[in-house]
Amino acid sequence: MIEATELTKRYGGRTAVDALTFRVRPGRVTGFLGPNGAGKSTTMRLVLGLDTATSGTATVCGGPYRRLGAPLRSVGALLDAKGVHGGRSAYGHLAALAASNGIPRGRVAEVLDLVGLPPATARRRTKGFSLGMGQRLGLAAALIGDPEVLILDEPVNGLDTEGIRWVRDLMRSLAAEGRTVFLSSHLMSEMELTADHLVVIGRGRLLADTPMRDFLAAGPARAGAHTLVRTPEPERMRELLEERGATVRLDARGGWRVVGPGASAIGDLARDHGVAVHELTPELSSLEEVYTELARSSVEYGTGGANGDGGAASARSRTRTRTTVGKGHVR
Ligand SMILES: Nc1ncnc2c1ncn2[C@@H]1O[C@H](COP(=O)(O)OP(=O)(O)OP(=O)(O)O)[C@@H](O)[C@H]1O
Repeated sequence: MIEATELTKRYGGRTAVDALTFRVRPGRVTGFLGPNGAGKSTTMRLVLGLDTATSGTATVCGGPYRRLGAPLRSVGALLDAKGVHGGRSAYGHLAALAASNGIPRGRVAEVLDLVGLPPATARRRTKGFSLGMGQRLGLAAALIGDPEVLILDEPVNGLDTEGIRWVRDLMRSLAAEGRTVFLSSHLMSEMELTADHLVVIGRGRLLADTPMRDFLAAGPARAGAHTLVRTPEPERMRELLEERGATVRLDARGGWRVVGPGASAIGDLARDHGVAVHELTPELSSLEEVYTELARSSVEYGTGGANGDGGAASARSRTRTRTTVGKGHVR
């Protein structure tokens, strides 16, 4: 479990993390979303004790990271895959980590195998590693202590399609084992497939803390939720729908993409007017569509924060932001 309570970090006049309160629970993958500069890396660094909070607290496995007895055995992190001494081999890097954390040396070969770094590659200096290889080494380092909690900043950065799918399966299996998995990514389609739960921030402030399913279902109509309608009488159907205020567009796959009435209302309408319907499919918004809409509206309504004004705009915007609702909802 990771817990942030009123976590705040200011750098001079800039508020990077603004009174963030959320919990990342075990047994599921929690995605951490936010635009560039939203404060994701800073939050992760605060949780990992790599930076000190201005106010508020961050705990992991029940206490502050710095108080963990054998940190790598409790928490595995990947923040910057390039943070490895280039003159060392991958094997040497992992062996040093193991030795300094009381982890048996045999675990090095295990994690190298787990992340798909062959022994010959592992003996080479990391200086010549590709981004993807460096990323696999970073994941090996995060996993070496068989930790209960994983904190990963952009773990699929630089990986090819096969690598991305591999990280997805790995994250899901680690969560299924009951571990806490917290990861950030800008790849929305990938996050949609990987995460069960989302924590979304904007300008350092919490925008949503909600199951993925609910986040997608709560997407406003203009974020992409629609019903796909196929009928042998398209013009008649369109007429009926538009008379009732629906927005009707041609879908790229053929048929009408209808925004407004839901599938059951469209079905009833067709029946009442004797129009045949061959397909009626409600389609949820994609994560990218809902997220983009949320980010847009949060800017419109102002979440304030990381703007270099010492948080004054943040304080102002708090009074302007739409009604915020409790945990488990989109704010
Ligand atoms: N050490 C620092 N000194 C000063 N400002 C910082 C420092 N670290 C982060 N910031 C600022 O804090 C804000 C949040 O940055 P952070 O890197 O946490 O965002 P992020 O959400 O991880 O962004 P990205 O998606 O681009 O990685 C930014 O405005 C950034 O410039």
